[in-house]
This record gives sequence, structure tokens and C-alpha cells, in this order.
Amino acid sequence: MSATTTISLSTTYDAIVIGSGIGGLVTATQLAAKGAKVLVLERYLIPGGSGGYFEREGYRFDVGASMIFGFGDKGTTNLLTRALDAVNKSIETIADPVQIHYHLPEDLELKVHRDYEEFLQELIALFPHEEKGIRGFYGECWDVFNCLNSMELLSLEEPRYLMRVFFQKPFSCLGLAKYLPVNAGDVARKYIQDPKLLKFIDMECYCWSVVPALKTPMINAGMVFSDRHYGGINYPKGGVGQIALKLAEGLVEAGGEIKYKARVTNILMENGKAVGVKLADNTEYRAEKIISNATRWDTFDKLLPPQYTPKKEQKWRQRYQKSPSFLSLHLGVDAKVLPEGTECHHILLEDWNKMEDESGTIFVSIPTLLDPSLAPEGHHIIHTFTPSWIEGWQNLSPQEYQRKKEVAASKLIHRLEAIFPGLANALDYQEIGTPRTHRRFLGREDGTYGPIPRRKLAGLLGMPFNRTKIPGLYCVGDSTFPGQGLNAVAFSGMSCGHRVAVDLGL
Ligand SMILES: NC(=O)c1ccc[n+]([C@@H]2O[C@H](COP(=O)([O-])OP(=O)(O)OC[C@H]3O[C@@H](n4cnc5c(N)ncnc54)[C@H](O)[C@@H]3O)[C@@H](O)[C@H]2O)c1
Ligand SMILES: CC(C)=CCC/C(C)=C/C=C/C(C)=C/C=C/C(C)=C/C=C/C=C(C)/C=C/C=C(C)/C=C/C=C(\C)CCC=C(C)C
Repeated sequence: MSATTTISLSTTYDAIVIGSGIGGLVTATQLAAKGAKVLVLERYLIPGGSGGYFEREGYRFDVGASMIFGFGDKGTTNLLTRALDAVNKSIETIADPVQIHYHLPEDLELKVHRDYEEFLQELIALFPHEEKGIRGFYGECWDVFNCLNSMELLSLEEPRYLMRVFFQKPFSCLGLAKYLPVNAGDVARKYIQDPKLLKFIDMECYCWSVVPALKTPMINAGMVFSDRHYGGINYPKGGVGQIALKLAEGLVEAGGEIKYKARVTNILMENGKAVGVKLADNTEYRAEKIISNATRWDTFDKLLPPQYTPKKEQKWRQRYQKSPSFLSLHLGVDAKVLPEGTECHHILLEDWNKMEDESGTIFVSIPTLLDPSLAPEGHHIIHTFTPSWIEGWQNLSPQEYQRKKEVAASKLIHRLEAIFPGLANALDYQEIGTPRTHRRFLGREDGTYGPIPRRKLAGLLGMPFNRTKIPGLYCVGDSTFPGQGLNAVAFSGMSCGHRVAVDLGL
């Protein structure tokens, strides 16, 4: 068959989901559970995207996500638990007693304990003059969280749901409406004066939102700073990849389909409406609704002809830009290198002025402290990453690229020796990922971690929901409200599933 031959398949689906990241899988499972005929197309070999895994020499490494919110067993904000439950799946999890052990400049060293009061006591001991401010700021985060955690979380684009939830929980709705345009840094400044404590609050935001507190939406901060104590951080037994594997399993059991090695190259348009997709091998599939779990840049610049880029997208790009990608180091190490009592997640920064710089902040995750089965006996996994832009990794010869990776890895290991002395001599396995790796394996433009505000914006107000200006086309994942994070994209998936189901008349 010639390369240009197009194979059109006669089956018509209710919905096609492009990509099996957690956002895409949650949408697909929500729809399949409601009886829709769903097809998920994934370019890679396994599901999960940034929440995927890979195996090397007896180690099972998490690709990206490692600090998992949304796995609690109470309230309404435990969206990963709920998404799995919708297709009759569950995952055994291991409670992490400390969310992050911070190693910050000027000897600012502290742990965010799962127990809220224990965390506050540790922070207040470092800033006794700010006790009232600390309690005030984190207390207001709880106000936001309590609003969210009191209501059913579905599509904010569905007026009947909004009316229902408003009548059921008017104060929670009004509370959230009040916080939608607010950023965490402005709330922090109402309570806290100490500049060093404000820098700490910046780091508390930066380490998941990739921007300082003044640019971090308060609703997201309320979720993160409270749920870590309420539902807690819980690691899935068998690795983060289990979440996607179970969702994919549940999808198929609910009557949905998932195809791997199925790279979508075009969204097919007819009379201004999205009607199907075309794969790299020229196969075409058609559906009533097309849902893209690719980033907005990939969706609108690559999958659609340029004349279809809505004006709204151009405007959005004036407000949001691609965040940097990461340089990731997946290490297998001799267990003896970790001192007794080492915590699972660490943040390391030596100079406050470098927090947002390329290679400034170092993130560390050691999942084998919670689930030893992920590494050979007597060994641990240290997954460490630091922000990195694609530009520095382009136009290199294979030798230059290899050399640059090794230099960057050894610099990271050298800095990590400050918390894990002897690390360089304890290495058993090493794999280095760059922004190019993330672009290639996750299909994310420039390997970006997701959208970040170009300047200070009004909280979450500018983040688009799931519908797009193109009839029949929806977006899901971290390019949509409320942004990055597995629990955040699970929300995006739940609301996308809800909106599409209503549009399909289900
Ligand atoms: N908690 C953590 O520690 C941590 C760390 C890193 C990332 N994350 C989070 O993971 C989340 C990512 O979730 P997501 O759902 O937005 O997306 P994702 O990028 O994880 O998944 C997108 C999927 O779509 C596939 N894809 C892309 N283009 C395609 C095409 N043309 N055809 C077929 N398949 C295609 C990709 O291969 C990938 O599997 C982010 O929100 C990020 O914040 C969390
Ligand atoms: C009716 C009326 C009047 C009104 C209306 C209003 C309303 C109702 C509103 C609503 C809203 C809503 C619902 C919202 C929601 C939201 C959400 C869900 C959110 C979520 C969020 C989440 C998040 C953000 C998360 C995140 C996380 C992350 C990102 C993480 C990350 C991590 C990492 C990176 C790691 C780090 C570290 C180390 C490793 C150390």
C-alpha cells in the first residue's frame, strides 16, 4: 500500500480521546462508564504520559509525577480515587508521612509533615514572630479547600450543574467565586511581613506551580496546602504507572478501546467542525466529539490546519507561556547512601535569587523508601530533576548532546552530595532525560511541564475550560482549568467527561 493511501474505518465513535495521559484517561473512563463508545489513541507503547513509568535492570522508574495528591479516602477532592472507582478499580497506596523536606538557603531547613499542627509548629519555631501570620495564611488556604471539599466537582461549563451546586452549597460557591481571581502571594502578604518567610511561601508554590506565589492561583494553593494534610500524599503501590494501567484496564472493561503506537497527526475538519482524526499510518477514525489531551500548543499548531486556530487561542498565548521542561536524572543507588530517616521528597536550593533559574531548584523523589519493590534488594531509586529549557539542548551533534548530558548529570549529583554525602560513589544505574527526551516521549512541545502566566494574572480566571471555539473539539489536561498536577488534570478529565456526556445527550 502506498504511504499516501488513507484507510477510513467505518466504525463511528461517540468520542475519540487523543492521548492517554491521566487527563485523557479520566475523560475516557468517565464517558465509558456512562455508556459512551470511546476510543483512546496513544502514540507511545503504554498509557500514562507524564504519569507513566519505564523499567531498567530491575528498577521501575516513574517518568514524571511522583508526589501524588487526590488519593485520599474522604471528601470530594480525592479525584484519583474517584476516577478509578468510576470503573470499579482501586489501588493500594502507601501514606507518606512528610510531603517535602526543604533544604533552603540561610539554613532554612524544615519538613512539611502530614500532620498539619506538626508542620505549623516546625515553621513557627523558625519564625516565632510570624505565628499569627502563618496561621492566618494557611488558615485561609483551608477556607478555599473546605469550599471545594464540600461539593460535587464537575464541569463549570454546565449551567444545570452550576445551578444545582449553587442551591446545595451557596456559601461554598460564593467562597470559590471570590477566590477565582486571587493569587496566593497577595493573600500571603495580607498576613506575613518577614521577607524570608515570604520567600519560603514562594518556594512552597514554585515547587508545584513553577511560578512564585504572586503568580500562583489561590484556589490551587488552597488545594495543595490543605489536601497534603487532609487526604495526604499517598504513593501507589507498584509505582505511579499503576494509576494509568488501572484506568486503561477499567476503560476496556467498561466497553472502551485503547490503541497504542497510534500517533494522531491531524484532526479532521468538515464544515468547520471536528469530525475525526488521522494517524501517522494514514488510518482515519471518526467520532461525534474529539478530545485532545495533547498540550494546547500541540493541538492547535500541529494537529489542526493553521486557518482553524481560534483568535481566543492567540489571546490566551499572550497571557500564558510554556513553562520550562526538566533535566531528569533517574538513579539506582546503593541503599547505604541514604541516612537513617531520609524522607521521600526533597527540595534543594542554595541561593534565593536562583529559585526560578534554569537548574536553580533541585527536586528529589525516592519512591523506594515507600515501596521497596521498585528496586533490586539493597538499592534505592533517586529520581531528581531541575528546570531546563529546550533551547540549550538543540542543534548539538550526538557526541555534544551526550557530553552535555553527562556534564549536567555530574553537576546535579555534586550538588546533591550536600544532602546525600557519598552519592557519586554509590551509583548503580543512571539514565538522563532532557527537554528533548520529554518532547519525544511525551509529545509535549519543547518538553514543557505546562502553561504558566507570562505576568501576574487574575488567579484562575484566564485558564480555559474544556470546550474550544471549534465545534466538536475539546481539550483536557494541564492546558486547561485548573492546570498542572495529576489531581488537577483528573478534575479537568472529570469535567470534560461531564460536559461531553451532556453534549452527547447521555
Ligand atoms: N506530581 C508530580 O510529581 C508531577 C511531575 C510531572 C508531571 N506531573 C503532571 O502530569 C500531568 C500531565 O497530565 P496530562 O493529562 O495533561 O498529559 P500528559 O502529557 O501526561 O499526557 C498526554 C498523553 O498524550 C499522548 N499524546 C500527545 N500527543 C499525541 C498524539 N498526537 N497522538 C497520540 N497521543 C498523543 C502522549 O504520549 C501522552 O501519553 C501534568 O499536569 C503534570 O503536572 C506531575
Ligand atoms: C455558581 C457560582 C456563583 C460560582 C461558581 C464558582 C465555583 C463553583 C467554582 C469552582 C471551582 C472549582 C471546582 C475549582 C477546582 C479546582 C481544583 C480541583 C484544583 C486542583 C488543583 C490541584 C493542583 C494544583 C495540584 C497540583 C500538584 C502538583 C502540580 C504537584 C506537583 C509536584 C511536583 C512537581 C513534585 C514536586 C516535588 C518533589 C519531587 C520534591
